[in-house]
Amino acid sequence: MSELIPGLDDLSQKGCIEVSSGGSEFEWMKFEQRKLYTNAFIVVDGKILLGYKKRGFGVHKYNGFGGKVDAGETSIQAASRELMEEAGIESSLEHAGTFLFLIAGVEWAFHIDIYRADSYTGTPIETEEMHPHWFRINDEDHLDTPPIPFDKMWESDDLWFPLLLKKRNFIVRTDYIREGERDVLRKWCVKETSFNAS
Ligand SMILES: Nc1nc2c([nH]c(=O)n2[C@H]2C[C@H](O)[C@@H](COP(=O)(O)OP(=O)(O)OP(=O)(O)O)O2)c(=O)[nH]1
Repeated sequence: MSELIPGLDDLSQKGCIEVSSGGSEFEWMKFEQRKLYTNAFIVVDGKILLGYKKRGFGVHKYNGFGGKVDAGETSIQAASRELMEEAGIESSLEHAGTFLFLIAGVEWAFHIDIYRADSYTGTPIETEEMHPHWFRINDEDHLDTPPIPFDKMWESDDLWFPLLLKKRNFIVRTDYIREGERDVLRKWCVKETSFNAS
């Protein structure tokens, strides 16, 4: 039985398989409040849609589409709204994972619901916040499409992307510190919560 990740529901961790962890020499960071966020990934025909963030938090990184859950909204409503606002598309989203993200200097924890979908309607468009691009998810197909740019994403994303792409559900916690201009991963744990591959 692996260590329980503080800040994430204990019950959802029962019977989970730990996929990756690190930074055991450090304590998990303390936090007083959490804010709810979403992040949505579209994976169709061997390609994933990511947005290049043009401004704000995580600027110049590639990511799914998402942001804060507004008052009065459910998480999935927020995820659908953000997908439309940031990429101009609609999709039927499924919950994929729960992610607790901390970064030194921000006093709240980001509680991020991660969604995925294998279809969408509309045409992805560049918006004020994001520029959408497709990436291939393996090296067998679509060699004319670039591979997922992990070197331009949050450092820990390559730890849980394989689960997202295999349609396995997961929980993640990552604690980052800031070193100058860089966000550096200090402690993390990734667990798979579902074992029924579809
Ligand atoms: N892939 C990935 N995404 C992350 C990490 N950490 C993190 O906050 N995110 C996501 C969650 C959100 O989708 C987004 C942060 O929200 P945001 O900065 O775009 O939200 P915002 O305040 O601009 O909100 P909004 O105006 O769009 O509502 O970044 C991470 O380590 N990896």
